Amino acid sequence: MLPVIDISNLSYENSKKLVDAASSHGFLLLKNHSLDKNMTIDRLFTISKQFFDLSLDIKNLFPRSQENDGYVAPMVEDLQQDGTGKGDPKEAFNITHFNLNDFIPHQNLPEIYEENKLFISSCLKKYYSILHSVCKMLAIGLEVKDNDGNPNPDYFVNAHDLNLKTRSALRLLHYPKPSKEYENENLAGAHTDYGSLTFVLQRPHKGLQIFDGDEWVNVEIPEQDDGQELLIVNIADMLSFWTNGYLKSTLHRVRSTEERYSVVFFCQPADVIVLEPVNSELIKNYNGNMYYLNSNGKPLTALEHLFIRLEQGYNKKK
Ligand SMILES: O=C(O)CCC(=O)C(=O)O
Ligand SMILES: [Fe+2]
Repeated sequence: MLPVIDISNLSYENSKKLVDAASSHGFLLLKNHSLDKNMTIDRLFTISKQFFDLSLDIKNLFPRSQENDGYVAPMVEDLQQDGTGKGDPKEAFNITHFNLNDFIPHQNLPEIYEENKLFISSCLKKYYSILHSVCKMLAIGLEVKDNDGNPNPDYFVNAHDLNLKTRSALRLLHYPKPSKEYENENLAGAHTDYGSLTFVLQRPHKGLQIFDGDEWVNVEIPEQDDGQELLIVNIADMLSFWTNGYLKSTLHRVRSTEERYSVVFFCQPADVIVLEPVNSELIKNYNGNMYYLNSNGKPLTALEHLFIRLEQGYNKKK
């Protein structure tokens, strides 16, 4: 089972535990986050189902734009990173244009999301507070320093500065019950995520699988005595670049024999952030080779990497 980390405890010891989990598995489970099961998580899934229950014609009135917002119909996206995929049979709705002052989405939204705009905004705000806590713990656990050699626990928080343009996205996903021939196929192809961190909630609590280096293992979510729902979090590519591969952006996929819904929040640093290794003794002494350069010989920016990966996911079949 994946390590469970309490994110209300920002001590050095607990931050180290989080870093160890992020470095060995790339996936972990968070407890004591601010997403309440009954009031928030269940409601997100209810709204999501109401949207996906609409006809394809209506959903297609909000097609995904170049800016990555809107509806993605089944088989349009192909997450399988090694190029062997046939397209993912899932459908999705991306909410990406929100203002980081009030977290209100500013994009053309179907009625059901429009009606719940303030609720969605409150969820986005909560996701950002969780993101900032995890960012802080990672910088504490990695002992990131500023240029003068002083501890810089806000390094990753600042990279997600609320005043800079970003592309973080709340993604509602629906995996229709697969036909017989898809029961042992990927419903979301094997891939790593593009941003900094990803938070995942799923109904039922299964279907997500991660590659542990040898085999595919199910992400199990243990029930909690106090009724809270653990939040899955995974390290995505950019944190791996920032740490020269010390934090693992782990391959994962979705397989299921039944209908499935997930709610995924993809965190992106600000567009302009440069993805080069952070100032940390641990990272300097780590013999990775994870970050790469653009055609001008410079480390990639967050925006460049995101657009390279989105292009791969949507424009494979040519
Ligand atoms: O549906 C899920 O649980 C995860 C999907 C996923 O990995 C993704 O969209 O990047
Ligand atoms: Fe993913």
